[in-house]
Amino acid sequence: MRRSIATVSLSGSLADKLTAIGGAGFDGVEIFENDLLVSGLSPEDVRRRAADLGLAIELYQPFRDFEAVPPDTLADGLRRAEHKFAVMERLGVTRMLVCSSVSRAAIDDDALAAEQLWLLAERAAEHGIRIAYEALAWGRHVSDYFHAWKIVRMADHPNLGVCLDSFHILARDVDPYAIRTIPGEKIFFLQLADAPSLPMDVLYWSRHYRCFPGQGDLDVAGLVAHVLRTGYDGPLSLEVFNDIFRQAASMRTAQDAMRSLIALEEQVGLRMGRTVTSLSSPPPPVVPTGFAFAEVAAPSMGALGTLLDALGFARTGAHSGKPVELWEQGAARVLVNSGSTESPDGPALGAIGLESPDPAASVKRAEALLSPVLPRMRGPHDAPLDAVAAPDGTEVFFCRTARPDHPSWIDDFSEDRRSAGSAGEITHIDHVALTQPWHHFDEASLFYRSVLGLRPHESLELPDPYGLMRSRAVSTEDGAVRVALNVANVSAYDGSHDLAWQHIAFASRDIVATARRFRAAGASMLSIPENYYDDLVARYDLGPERHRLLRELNLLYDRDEQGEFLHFYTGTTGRVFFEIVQRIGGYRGYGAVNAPVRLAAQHVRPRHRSD
Ligand SMILES: O=C(O)c1ccc(O)c(O)c1
Ligand SMILES: [Mg+2]
Repeated sequence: MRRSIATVSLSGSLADKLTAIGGAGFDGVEIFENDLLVSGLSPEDVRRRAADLGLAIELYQPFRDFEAVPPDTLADGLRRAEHKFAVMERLGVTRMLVCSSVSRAAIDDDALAAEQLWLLAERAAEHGIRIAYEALAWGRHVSDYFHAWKIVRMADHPNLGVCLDSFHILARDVDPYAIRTIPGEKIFFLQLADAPSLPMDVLYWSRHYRCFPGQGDLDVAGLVAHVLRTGYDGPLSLEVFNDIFRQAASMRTAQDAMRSLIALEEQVGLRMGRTVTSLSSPPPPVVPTGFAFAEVAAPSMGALGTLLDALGFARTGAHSGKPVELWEQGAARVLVNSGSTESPDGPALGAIGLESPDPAASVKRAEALLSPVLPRMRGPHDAPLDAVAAPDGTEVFFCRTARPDHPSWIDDFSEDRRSAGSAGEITHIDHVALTQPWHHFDEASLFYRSVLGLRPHESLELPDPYGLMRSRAVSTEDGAVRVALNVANVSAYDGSHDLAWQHIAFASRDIVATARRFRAAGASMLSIPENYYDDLVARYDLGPERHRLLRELNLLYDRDEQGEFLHFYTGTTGRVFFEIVQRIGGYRGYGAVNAPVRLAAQHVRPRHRSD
């Protein structure tokens, strides 16, 4: 299928947008009128640039408030249209989007709307232009696609068809199934956008929170499958109004848009049983089966070693060719890399290793979805180990640890494994939590979903003393790999490192023993206020002994229908801290209810708010 994107989806000047769109490999572009109006480029310049970049100009949009108006207003509408047709001829574009009227002057009369759209199509035909009529979800009288189709059918003009926009259809919960009854050749254009489910006014939601398919909660793939069943063979065109994409680097957004389309086409293909061969079908995701390791870049061991030691980890090996130490406890492994470029903030989580059933296939999948594969600095005897960069720069390695069928990264570490299997209770890495740059949050969730095949969980907003933290977890079905993505919701945090924390959560089979061991070693534990425990007594009747224990050991508590969750936090070194968790029964969450307490406790140092 041809791939297209509307200029409104990206940041920058029209010239910047075209360059980014061409660079990301799109076939076409929708010119959003305002981008042209504010540009110094003439329509001829735009036409030439697009052609040089290999981009077809697929659509000119939007033309507003035209149909179902009194006669004098109609004359003005036709006059406006003639001017736009002239601009379109200069641009070399033959399709114009007309959105349903939002004007108070519009009359609720389908026959009148059809009659006037017929006139418009007749004029357009003289210029070789076709009109695609789109129902805006907030249109005054026409707000759903089937109503727009009814009017188009009444008008019955070869140059008049409908434009379907996934947002307007799915946001209003209109059943997309009836799309199948529209003849494919009468669907003149298809616009695609996703959105997170947010209970808000639909116009505001559309103008600020649209995102690329796969980044939100709408079933865009299901809608596209209905459209393709009609025989529609126009482009799949992304049209996203998003406050963050308007500010972010356009090249990167365009690439992310392309990744979204590739993943979307794959989803559509799966829905349709791959009957449409023009849809891309990247190699399937290789779902990881666990964490192999987490790597902390730390210029010196210092506090990090103290924390690991107090948690019961043992240093079990050193890399044969690099300044990297291996620390282990059970199947939890931490690499401490003192050779990487020093972060100004001290220790930082630089990489995660994921157990993959087929590392080579994991890399192929990542490449097909446009993730940068990292060059490897590999010694002659090192096991092959491939990695890709996640959007926040975290390196994601694909591993097969100590399996007979595959060389293992762990063999690159010298045998200093006398203390392996130490006495501690920690069994494995439960999850990692990565703070995302605010303008890469949607990109990150699409990366983990599409490249690694993880499932998104609910989006949460968590109060921090100085703002709101947005959080969304992604995980494998069985919970073997869980990643919590966090972002500070307020741009006032920009430049503040306080919230750029990352943490590694270890699972303990006996968190009380781990907490006691940690405390006995004199290591720093995050202290939880008494008020939290007073409230906990009110919320849950756990018996006096258990409440006393939680309070004594700074343990936090949560519960869901499946089970219970106990957790505590270590102090922070650089950007990194550790969490110890114990899941009892089938508890599936991350203790999000306790995050505000944790965030407040981590902010005990007074902050100067004047910066
Ligand atoms: O928000 C709008 O006005 C608007 C304009 C054109 C579109 O195609 C659309 O979906 C929305
Ligand atoms: Mg639209």
